[in-house]
Amino acid sequence: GSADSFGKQVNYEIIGIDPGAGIMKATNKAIEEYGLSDWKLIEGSGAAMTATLAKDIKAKKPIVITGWTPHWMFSKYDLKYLDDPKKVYGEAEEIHTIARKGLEQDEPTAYAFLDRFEWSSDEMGEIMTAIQDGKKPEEAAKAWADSHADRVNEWIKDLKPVNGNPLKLSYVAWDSEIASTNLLQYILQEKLGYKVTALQVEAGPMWTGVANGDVDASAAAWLPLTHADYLAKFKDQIDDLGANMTGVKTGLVVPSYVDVKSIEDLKK
Ligand SMILES: C[SH](C)CC(=O)O
Repeated sequence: GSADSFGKQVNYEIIGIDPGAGIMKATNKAIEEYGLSDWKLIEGSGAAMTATLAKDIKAKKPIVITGWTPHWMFSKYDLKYLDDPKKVYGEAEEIHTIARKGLEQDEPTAYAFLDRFEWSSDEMGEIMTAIQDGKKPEEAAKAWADSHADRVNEWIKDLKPVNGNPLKLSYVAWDSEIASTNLLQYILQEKLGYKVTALQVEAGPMWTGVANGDVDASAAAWLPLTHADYLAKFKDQIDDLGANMTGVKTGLVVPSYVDVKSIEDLKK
């Protein structure tokens, strides 16, 4: 008989990540808007998703995941985004840095640095790849900062270091934000004199912590679309310091050996 449809081959499962991630809400919307009524979105984590991806690619098995750029998986594997003609995953997204109200007055040095911080997906990719190659995140961040002193100096030029002031960052365990948060922690500590605590939390608490002032800042806000709901809820309770990275993207991703081109093809 005819080969099983792609959906049947993957048991109609899209391998997702942590339930609070914006990409999960977008994927539930895609399931609805593209009429993928047979499909289920599997919740888990970034780490579980990449482990399943590795296993299935090793076995050359079909799989579809919630994916995003920048991510080390695109340099490790031959992957492609499924076309999204209904633009459910938006256009070009950005990763923003958000800060609690009052941080500018309380910690002008940290605020100015966080406001200036902006880098490229290639630069982030160097840290993500080093972590994938076995470096601890804090080691990979230190190595990157030490070998990119020019970039670090742009961000800290003329700023007055402090003497051990406490500072709290929050982030979600997405490989991209593990990289950026460890870099921010390294620079804030080693160059600007802060005592930094980096809290790894779910996406919701990442936003609520900054909004209620328990956390000073986060570099993990994906906007304008991915975290639109969180921003709508907290926009008057946070300072949006703008993009720390532009041209990022989320969507459904398959290994290139999967003969599917668009999200619409999942309906078959
Ligand atoms: C998975 S992306 C890093 C962020 C998000 O989906 O909330």
